[in-house]
This record gives sequence, structure tokens and C-alpha cells, in this order.
Amino acid sequence: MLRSASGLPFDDIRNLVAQMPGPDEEARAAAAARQGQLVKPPGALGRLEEIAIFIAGWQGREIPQINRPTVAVFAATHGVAARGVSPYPSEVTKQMVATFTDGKAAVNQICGVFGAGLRVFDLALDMPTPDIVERDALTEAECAATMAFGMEALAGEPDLLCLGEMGIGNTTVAAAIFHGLYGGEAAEWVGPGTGATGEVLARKVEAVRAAVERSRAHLDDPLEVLRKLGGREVAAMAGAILAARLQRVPVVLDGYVVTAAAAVLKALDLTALDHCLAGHVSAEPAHRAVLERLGLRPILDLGMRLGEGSGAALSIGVIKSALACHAGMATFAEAGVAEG
Ligand SMILES: Cc1cc2ncn([C@H]3O[C@H](COP(=O)(O)O)[C@@H](O)[C@H]3O)c2cc1C
Ligand SMILES: O=C(O)c1cccnc1
Repeated sequence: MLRSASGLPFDDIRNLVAQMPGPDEEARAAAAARQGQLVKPPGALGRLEEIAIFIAGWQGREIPQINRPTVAVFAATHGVAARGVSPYPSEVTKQMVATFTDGKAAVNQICGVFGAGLRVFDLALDMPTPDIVERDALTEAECAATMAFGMEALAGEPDLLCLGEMGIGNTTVAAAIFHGLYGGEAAEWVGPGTGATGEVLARKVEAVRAAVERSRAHLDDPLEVLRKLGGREVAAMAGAILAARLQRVPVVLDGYVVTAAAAVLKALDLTALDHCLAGHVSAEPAHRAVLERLGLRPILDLGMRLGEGSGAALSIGVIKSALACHAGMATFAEAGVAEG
């Protein structure tokens, strides 16, 4: 396990990607068989059945448990925000980090409801990354070191890792990553974020177009897309998703920005998100199409567009309920109920 923040080059990241384990197929099969015996018509718990089988596979046991769900929120500042691509100033990022620490943000309340731990990772908030329209956000060494830092999200040994972020301007960064990875027109990937309209929205589309245009020669390498167009929180989340996989810890993605980190890994290896669930689909317009492209079906669809890991945290309730049914329900035989 890599815990150093001293700068691994991208080759080391690619080596880790090549070592990703798969789920325990025996545990999955045992969990699926159990689902078929529980006192309910087969399939009647719908997606909850799939979620229980999914967690069983990654935990390697027929009856999995989630006792230490953790929401890791990564916060960073972005030079591109100075272009006026968000209705809010960059200072809000630091102020929201203080609000997380005070327990007063939305994500704190949701974590409280489901007994989830919240860890906030602050990534050099006083040093914004360069404006991606003009320059690369990160060097290779910085990007790889930031990915390694993100691996710290596993340090408390969570048994479910939910990811979140805070960084004014980062829906612009996410849009640039998607445009860089998937092409199309810049406007397809740009949405309101915190509420951009009119000229703010127009500046956002132009920033995404220009940043990707500047990086055009390097777009076939997903790690180059990440370092040129990404921010520190996006790189750290990519590292966290990869580290979780190496430890077979299931991951819950949040909205558009978290999904950009996931998309980089999927572009490196088609199986890289096999341990990930999409906690929700954000109201950010392109999120639904991105999830489809990644083969992820959102658990919740509540019109949320906050970030902070709030949608991922909210889905813990569904995931825990899936496991409670899986573990606690009687089989037809145990309950003495007649099978159809
Ligand atoms: C008070 C406040 C709390 C937030 N919590 C998450 N975000 C969210 O908004 C930001 C991205 O939107 P944009 O790209 O439009 O700046 C991120 O920091 C994100 O997590 C917030 C934004 C604000 C203003
Ligand atoms: O979907 C998201 O991640 C999102 C949407 C709006 C603002 N911040 C984040």
C-alpha cells in the first residue's frame, strides 16, 4: 500500500491499475443463492438484491456488513475560478471546509443520520492550481503525489468509502475532463454547477473549450487529461478509488465532479470501476449521460446538485437497508412459509 506523498510517477499508477483484484465470485454466488431463499418473491427487493450481492463479492463473504462507512471529502482551489466561471468566489471553499469541521454543512447532517464518519482532506487551499485555460493544473510528479495522498482515505479502514468534494470552479474542471476524455462539443459537458447562467455560463463553456483545445495533443492518455485539466481534489479522488480497489473496499460515487475522477480510471482500464456504485444522479445535466457511458446506474435520483459527497452519503441508507434485509430475513424454510 502506498502511503507516501513523495511523488510516484504515472508508471507506478499504471502498475497499480494492472494489479486490481476482482470480486470474490464464490461469495457473490453464495449471496445470490441466499437471496433466492429469503422470504420474498424472487427479485422482489429489486436493486437491493443486486447491492447485497455486490457488497458480498467485494467483502468476500456471503453475509457482508457495513460497520464503518466513511465519507471522504477532498477540498481544493482552482485558478480557473478567477475567470468568473462560478457564481461564488473561491473563498467559499475554505469557508465550507470550516463549516464541515463545525458539523454544520448538509453532508454532516446526512452522515449523522446514517452513522457515517466524515473525513475532510484539505489540499493546499492557499495555493490554487494554475488556470487550466493557460497552463497544466499539475506536473506529473504533483499529480501522482496527489493521487497517493488520496489513498489516505483508506487509512481508517472504512468498509464503505463514499467520496465527496469541495472546490469552487470544479464543475468547470469536471466538464473539461469529460470533454477531454469523450470529445464532442464543450457545451455538451457544461452545466450550471452552483447556478451559473448567462455570461457566467458562457465563460464556463469558453474556458472548457479553450482548456481542452490547449491540451489537444495529449488527450489519448487519461492520466495526462487528469493532470492537465484536473484539480487536486479530482486527482486525490482518483487515487482513493484505486486504493479502495486494491483493498477490495466498495466505493460510492457522488455527483458530476466525483464521477470525473472515476471516468479517468475507467479510461485507463475498463474494469477499474467494478467496485463502484453511483450513489445518485446529480441535476448537473450531463451527469446522466456520463453514468450511462460508465455503465453505472444511480441508486438515487433526487434532483440534488450540491456535491460535498451528499448524494453518496444519502445512498448509505439504501445500501445498509439492502444488507439488513440480506442478513436478517428468514429463508422460506426457516419461517415456515410456503414457497410458490
Ligand atoms: C455554499 C456552497 C456549498 C457547497 N457545497 C458544495 N458545493 C459545490 O459547489 C462547487 C462547484 O460548483 P461551481 O463549479 O459552480 O463552483 C463545489 O465546490 C461543490 O462541491 C458548494 C457550493 C457552495 C456555494
Ligand atoms: O454534481 C455535482 O457534483 C455538483 C453539482 C453542482 C455543484 N457541485 C457539484
